[in-house]
Amino acid sequence: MSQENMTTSDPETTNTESDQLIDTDPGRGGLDESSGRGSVTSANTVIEARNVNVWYNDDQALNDIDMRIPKKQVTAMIGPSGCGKSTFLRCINRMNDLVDAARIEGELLFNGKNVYDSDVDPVALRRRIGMVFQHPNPFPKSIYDNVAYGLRLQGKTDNMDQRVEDALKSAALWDEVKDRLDESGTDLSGGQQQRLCIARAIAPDPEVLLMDEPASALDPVATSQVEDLIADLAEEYTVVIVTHNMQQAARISDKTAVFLTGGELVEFDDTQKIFENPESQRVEDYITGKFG
Ligand SMILES: Nc1ncnc2c1ncn2[C@@H]1O[C@H](COP(=O)(O)OP(=O)(O)OP(=O)(O)O)[C@@H](O)[C@H]1O
Repeated sequence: MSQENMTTSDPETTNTESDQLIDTDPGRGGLDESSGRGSVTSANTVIEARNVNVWYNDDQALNDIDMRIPKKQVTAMIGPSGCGKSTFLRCINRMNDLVDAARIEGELLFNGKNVYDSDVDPVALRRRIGMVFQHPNPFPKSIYDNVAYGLRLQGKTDNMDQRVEDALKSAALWDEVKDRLDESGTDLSGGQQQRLCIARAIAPDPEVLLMDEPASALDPVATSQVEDLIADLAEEYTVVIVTHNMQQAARISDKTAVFLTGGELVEFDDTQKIFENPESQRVEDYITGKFG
């Protein structure tokens, strides 16, 4: 199965075990403004990478990544093709476990707990850290069942109609589909399919949503709808988005991480600072289109 065909509610990546594997103690206190922390305090950190290195066989894809991702904000990851953005995203909910060639060293903490600890169930983790892919990939099922599927697998069958409605409303899709919930999800437009995938990802009530170029396959109108939705989602969820589109990162994110060739995180800071006054000359050159 390709990675693009997997979501948190995919039958092959979901089970019914407890979600309680991840504790909620963020641990350490104090403000740290070193580059990977972008003035994110430990108190509002949800995800923290510490010295994360990733290889695919002998090729290094990420080089010593330190980064703190803040709660209920949109964090964008930008950088030229092949610099490791998607790899980093997929490490956060252990999607890279499914790639035989991938090997990770370092720590990736979710609410203070290393997601690579042996007692962490990756399937339960993926319910807490949902994922949306570049190409909309609804199941060949009804709109209703696309959203209900993961809930049923978790045994959350009470108030199902309400749960489905709530998820579709949160994904800004309810008004367009409320009279056709029995129709196939694959019959929706591309933009609607992507919002359906977002509804499916948020139905199990995750804390974090990872989005890998969620609008790059959509037309401008659908892109704008998904961008608006992402801003709304950040009121409830922590959103981490990979995008090739720098204008999009500037429009929708609070924090921006710039990865450059060699799998290096060169700068991480408030989005406005990155785009208006970056510290690094390499970042400025990238932002201003001198390479990329
Ligand atoms: N499954 C894989 N097997 C082997 N190498 C991989 C695999 N996935 C990614 N890589 C390699 O790891 C490096 C980083 O890839 P990654 O997809 O994370 O970069 P990216 O910044 O997201 O790129 P893009 O913007 O083009 O999607 C690249 O050299 C890529 O070829």
